[in-house]
Amino acid sequence: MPASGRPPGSWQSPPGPAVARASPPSLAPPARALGENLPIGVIVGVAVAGFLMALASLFIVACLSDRGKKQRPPMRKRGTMVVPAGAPDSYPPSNGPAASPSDTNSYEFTGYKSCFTYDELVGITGGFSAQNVIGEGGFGKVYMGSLGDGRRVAVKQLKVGGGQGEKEFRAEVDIISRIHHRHLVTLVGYCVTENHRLLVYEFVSNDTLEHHLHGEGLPVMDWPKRMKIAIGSARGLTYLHEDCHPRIIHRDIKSANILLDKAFEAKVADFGVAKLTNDSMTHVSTRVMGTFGYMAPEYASSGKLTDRSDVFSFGVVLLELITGRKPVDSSQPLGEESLVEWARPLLVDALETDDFREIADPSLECRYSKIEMRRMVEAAAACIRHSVTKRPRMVQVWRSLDVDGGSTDLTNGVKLGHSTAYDSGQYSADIELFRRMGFEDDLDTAEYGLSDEGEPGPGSGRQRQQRTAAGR
Ligand SMILES: Nc1ncnc2c1ncn2[C@@H]1O[C@H](COP(=O)(O)OP(=O)(O)OP(=O)(O)O)[C@@H](O)[C@H]1O
Repeated sequence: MPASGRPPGSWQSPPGPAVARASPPSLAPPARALGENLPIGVIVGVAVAGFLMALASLFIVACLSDRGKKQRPPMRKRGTMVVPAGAPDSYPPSNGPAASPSDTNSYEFTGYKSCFTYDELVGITGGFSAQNVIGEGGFGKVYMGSLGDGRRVAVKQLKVGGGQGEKEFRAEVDIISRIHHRHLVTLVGYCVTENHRLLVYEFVSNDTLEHHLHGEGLPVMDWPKRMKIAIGSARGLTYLHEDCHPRIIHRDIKSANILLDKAFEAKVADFGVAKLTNDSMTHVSTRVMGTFGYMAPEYASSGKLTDRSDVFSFGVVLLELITGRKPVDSSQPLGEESLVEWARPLLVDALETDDFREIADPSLECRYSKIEMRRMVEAAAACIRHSVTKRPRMVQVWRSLDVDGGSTDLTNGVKLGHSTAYDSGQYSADIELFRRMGFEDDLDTAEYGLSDEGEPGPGSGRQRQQRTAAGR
């Protein structure tokens, strides 16, 4: 039997006092159990006070966290974009041409259209401050702003009671909201209140074609850029005329309405005067709007509007690219103030002689592709015909300019290709149609396509030579 006097394997609780006695002696004073020698009332009081303090702490923490939540800007979900209401903190400095997101992908605003509150737009434009004004048009000022995620926008504040009424405003919103194309400025959102009407566009970072062509002290815009802009804006307009349902007539095509990104990619802007047209309608009679110097004669005189009015205006833009002149320039000698009237006979001469020196912008110093110059001159001559029916369609103009099937990307020199799925057979057929419908026919008129009705005439010098050579 063991010393404990129990059989082996049987459980026995450790003898407490025996263990304590076996411990080494401690130098610390012996611990006294909590409450030892304290009256029971004190113990209960302390416990209740502790409980109350814990409750109070919990309450304070809850209040603070709620306040923190309220101080953060409320997030409003818009489709897939979350836009903080008022984002002045993220507003970028207005003094630098930082790369715009729209430079890299003009589609990224797609799906983000939204109805903004006026306060939100106050927030993103720094309270519509003067330093954020980026331009001013006939209808009001344009401000730069920044959305919560840093993307820049152009906020166009329309004068209430100005030229554009609420009806036009809503029509513009309705039109633009349907449009998505790399060569058209995208509408991001809008705001309508009793006293305010605003449109929010993607910000296009490199100013307008007008600025680059006619601005003071700027480097000469080289020919490849001009060609690229002509092709891009023709493509954008073609989209409005041909691919939108119902079709859209812009009505105010001008170089100030062609915005450029950093890569000189053109984006047609300002659909404030655009109207929807039905396919069944041949024209939309409406009050005359547009810009002097660009307006088609029939539109200016009668308000008769067709897609060929845009074609005429686009012809004036092409003339600006070719000549570097403004559509109306009062500093020019008497009789030469109007670009169209000055250029008409020169276009004929240039095409007859294949010599473009008189018509080409002197600041280009003959640095252009003659083939491309010829294409642009032919297109301009056809676009500004008096006869509405003899003007080409925008799709024809675009294809005649982009005849190689793709514009040269100035940034890396690669061909971009047509952005729509026309096969090469269709493309050749269209070019042929273009020749038959437009330019070649007009070579048989006295004025190279500039006569009103296109009556048969003696024809151009080049055509006369060809006919003579062919024995006709
Ligand atoms: N989306 C945009 N991105 C960058 N700048 C813009 C944008 N929209 C307009 N701007 C700038 O604001 C200026 C004024 O634009 P707006 O469209 O109001 O007038 P406009 O087209 O020159 O004239 P109007 O509207 O009278 O025909 C433009 O010339 C351009 O410099």
